[in-house]
Amino acid sequence: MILKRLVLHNFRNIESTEIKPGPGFNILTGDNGQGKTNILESIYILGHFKSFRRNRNEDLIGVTDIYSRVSGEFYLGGIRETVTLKILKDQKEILINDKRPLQSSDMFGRFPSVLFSPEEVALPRGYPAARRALIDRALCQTRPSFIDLTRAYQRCLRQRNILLKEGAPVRSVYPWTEELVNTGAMVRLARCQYLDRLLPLFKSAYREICGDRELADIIYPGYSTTLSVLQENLRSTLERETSRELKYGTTMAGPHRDDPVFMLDNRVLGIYGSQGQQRSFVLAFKTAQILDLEKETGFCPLLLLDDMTSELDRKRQEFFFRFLQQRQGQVFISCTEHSAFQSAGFKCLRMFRVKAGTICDRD
Ligand SMILES: Nc1ncnc2c1ncn2[C@@H]1O[C@H](COP(=O)(O)OP(=O)(O)OP(=O)(O)O)[C@@H](O)[C@H]1O
Repeated sequence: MILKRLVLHNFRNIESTEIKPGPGFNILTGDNGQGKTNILESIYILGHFKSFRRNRNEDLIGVTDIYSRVSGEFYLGGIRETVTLKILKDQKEILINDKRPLQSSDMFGRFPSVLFSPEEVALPRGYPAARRALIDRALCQTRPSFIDLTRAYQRCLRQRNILLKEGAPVRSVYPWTEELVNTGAMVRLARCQYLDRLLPLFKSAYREICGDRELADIIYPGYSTTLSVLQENLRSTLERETSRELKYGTTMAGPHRDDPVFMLDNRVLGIYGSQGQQRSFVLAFKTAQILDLEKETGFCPLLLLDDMTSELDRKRQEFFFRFLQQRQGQVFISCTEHSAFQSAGFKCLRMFRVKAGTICDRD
């Protein structure tokens, strides 16, 4: 899949621009704070319908208008598809091929992209929510219905929490508990099934990056790929937590509180791992995600690499660039120094210069 045209209006510091990327490596260079990440973010939004940064619509809107607009023109096997997002303060209007999408499957997984950003390098050490999001965002690219499932779960969780907070009698909480058990177990099942598919690719990518020395793994708490087992587990945990739930007025267990643990040689990476090992871990995850998407969709996703040169040492960069060259997909890289890419001998290299929100071809 190739993004042939990107049009932005009032998107963060980019007033108005049109970019025609090349089919291979597109390098965005410029000083700090000029708008390079903003461009990668806009491409990411075309496929994920939300940002990878703090997710408030108003942050995405620049100062010259009350809304921003991001449009992309994609080609896959000669077929043209368009997607446009008009971002207002309290809503996003989405058009795919000039029509409003009716369901998640019309949107998600259609223009897939995989991002590697400096923020993600801190994931192994960060909050569980960020690790869950890493898995969920990857998962919904190949299984759009997962979005509907998590929404149903969140709706149920909200209702149940309202009742618990009000101190409602157990019998009125009960129907929501059953609903939570069913949808919660399905969310866990989808995550476990995804990890089942991803982990062999991930482990072998990690070995390739670091040599055969270390064994990387992701342990999902209460892992199972049997729905009834997951339902039973969640039901009995909630039963055990009843008194604490009544005391604190909130749901104490479920996929919204799970902590997927990133492990290296049977130790918790976030505690014991070096910076380099944590970077390799995230890099291996992304590599596996790309391979999985390729297998599931039949084409290479767009790859968005934000300021990667600052995060990866030469050895890891070389691994990843070699891997990307083999994919023959479209790649967008933001960096402050373009010379490294010129000398790397990439095929299909296109350079852009970004300065104060304006973008032009670099000669
Ligand atoms: N809603 C907004 N309206 C106007 N300008 C914004 C908005 N949000 C961010 N900016 C501006 O965008 C710029 C940051 O852009 P971006 O994050 O893309 O920088 P960058 O070129 O990737 O820099 P770095 O190399 O430091 O990562 C800043 O100047 C910031 O003030």
